[in-house]
Amino acid sequence: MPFISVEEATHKPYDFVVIGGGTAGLAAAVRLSESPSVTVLVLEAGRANLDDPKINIPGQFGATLGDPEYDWAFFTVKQENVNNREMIWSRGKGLGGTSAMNFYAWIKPPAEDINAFEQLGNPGWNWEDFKKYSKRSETFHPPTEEATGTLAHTYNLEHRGMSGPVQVTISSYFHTLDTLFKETTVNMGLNTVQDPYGGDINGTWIASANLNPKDWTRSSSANGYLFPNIERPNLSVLTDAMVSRVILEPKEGEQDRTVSGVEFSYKGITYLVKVAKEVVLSAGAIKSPQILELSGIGQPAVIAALGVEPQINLSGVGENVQEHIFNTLVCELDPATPHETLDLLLDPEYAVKAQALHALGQGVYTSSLTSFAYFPLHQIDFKESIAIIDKLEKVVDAQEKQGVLAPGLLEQLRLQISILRDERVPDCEVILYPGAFPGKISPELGKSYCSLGSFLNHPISRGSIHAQNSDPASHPKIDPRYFESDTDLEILVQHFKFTRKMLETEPLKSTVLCEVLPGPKCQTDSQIKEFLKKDLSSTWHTVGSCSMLPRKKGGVVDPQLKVYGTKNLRIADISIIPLHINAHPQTTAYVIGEKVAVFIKVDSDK
Ligand SMILES: Cc1cc2nc3c(=O)[nH]c(=O)nc-3n(C[C@H](O)[C@H](O)[C@H](O)COP(=O)(O)OP(=O)(O)OC[C@H]3O[C@@H](n4cnc5c(N)ncnc54)[C@H](O)[C@@H]3O)c2cc1C
Repeated sequence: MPFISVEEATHKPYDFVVIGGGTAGLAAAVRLSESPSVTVLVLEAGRANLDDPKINIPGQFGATLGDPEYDWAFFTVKQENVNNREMIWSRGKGLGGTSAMNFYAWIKPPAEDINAFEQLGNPGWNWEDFKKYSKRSETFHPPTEEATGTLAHTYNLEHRGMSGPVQVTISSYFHTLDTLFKETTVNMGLNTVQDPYGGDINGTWIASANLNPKDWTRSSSANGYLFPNIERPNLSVLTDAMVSRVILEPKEGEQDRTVSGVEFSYKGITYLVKVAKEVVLSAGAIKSPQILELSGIGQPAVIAALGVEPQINLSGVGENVQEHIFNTLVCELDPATPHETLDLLLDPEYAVKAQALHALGQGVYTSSLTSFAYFPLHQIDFKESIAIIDKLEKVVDAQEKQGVLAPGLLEQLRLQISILRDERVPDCEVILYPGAFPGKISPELGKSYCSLGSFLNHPISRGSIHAQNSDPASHPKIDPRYFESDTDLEILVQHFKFTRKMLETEPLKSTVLCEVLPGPKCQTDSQIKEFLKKDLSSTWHTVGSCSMLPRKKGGVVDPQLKVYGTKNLRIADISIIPLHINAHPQTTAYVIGEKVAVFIKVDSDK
């Protein structure tokens, strides 16, 4: 009987309280409740959003973006290196969290990016371990013969989970542009990857999606993990419950502190739920640091400025923020070579027909994003890439001499430089969106477009996220400090040039009528830089704000995800990722949720 009233949520202590019913949070809660002898309560600030077609029907990318019923719609502070823009950071609100709003790309990171976690001081966080937990979270449904006939999709079942909660498959609907993308990227020298789920994603390949092939609907943490276990008597969920802070027991000597309860508001009234064993904070990379600070955990000066009494001094809370960013190139397609793109959904008649087809498991409403390519920076322009990396290394050397880098950052940057120098490890990502990417241009009815996104996935710039007042409902101050490091902009310029070259390469070339964004007038490096700043978007993949690192190196949690200085507070969301990964992060969020439950079980069995 998981959906409970606020009275039921507060009348007794729970063994485990999970703050945030999102991607990692629900994975953790459901795994913890596998043991019938413990009680688990999930507090989620948003609504339940059950069976909502706006969430569950694919093909309508971005349908919930900016809608306060589904989206926290955070904003950054003005970004001085990006024309002073205040940029929107969407995040899912409601059960499922961001897994209920994302764009379905089911991607596992390159092995080297996960091994980097271990190299930074986190024993046990390596690719072999990641693979095990990631398999546990998915059920892969191999594509139908029809799908493999349309676009060759190869896979290796050894690397796929076959009985996990999230349903994963290859979309049955392929866009004709997908074939052109694949052939064009191969013609530009990229590898064809046979299986991108075994730790090597370097090349061009077809991605799986978190789609349930039974009815071609979204598979999220809500309908994957939670709903099938909805009848568990020991698992309770309260929605519309906005957590403000955790309550720490008074300090006793030098001992680590115990969390005794969680404070939250429900319909304007403040409540407290008592905790018997542990709290798992899974409010996402933007709200988790805010909740820590409102609880008195973080930098004493930041906390005192909120009017809150500092309790645990942790300099890393809200620091080391890293964000994926991207630019989009949009072109209009030649009507002589017709493609059924997502732009057709602008026509209400077409959209109605597509809905009817979805009910039959066909048409664009069954589609996901399919075409992905990852490659090292060297592959764009060897000489330029070496120049960019050498320049970065000189800057880092100077910063080391001046002693201006935050604790632990030097080690991260040295590792990033070695990854950039490694000719096997991909740094860049390009994807195809079969249509005008939402919000980028005003598409004209009757025309078809193709968008190519260039992603910067190993950013050098570091930002911060901090509470700005004592109101838990107000958004924290988000400052990613985009392009604080010139390297990020320089890499994106190279990346843009590579992506643009795709339009000059067959077979894509023959189907492109003209470039719409940025258009032919944008040619010189300085014009390209201006375009990149104007067009830049967040990819909504923030990490690092509660980094898993040694405490002296700015760490907030240890390798078992326990917050330093506490006995029973862990964090399970992507805020703990210490160094960004070259992959869309939902698979990693699930791994984090799976792992925290195991850490807790192991500790309770001691
Ligand atoms: C538009 C968009 C598209 C994306 N597309 C992809 C994609 O295609 N593939 C991919 O891999 N990744 C994608 N991502 C990113 C990915 O989905 C997320 O990184 C991942 O789901 C984050 O998981 P999480 O557990 O860290 O946080 P979340 O899933 O965001 O969970 C946090 C939860 O905590 C709740 N919460 C927050 N504050 C409180 C509070 N005070 N009290 C109670 N509850 C609270 C939130 O409502 C939410 O439910 C996308 C993200 C966005 C925004």
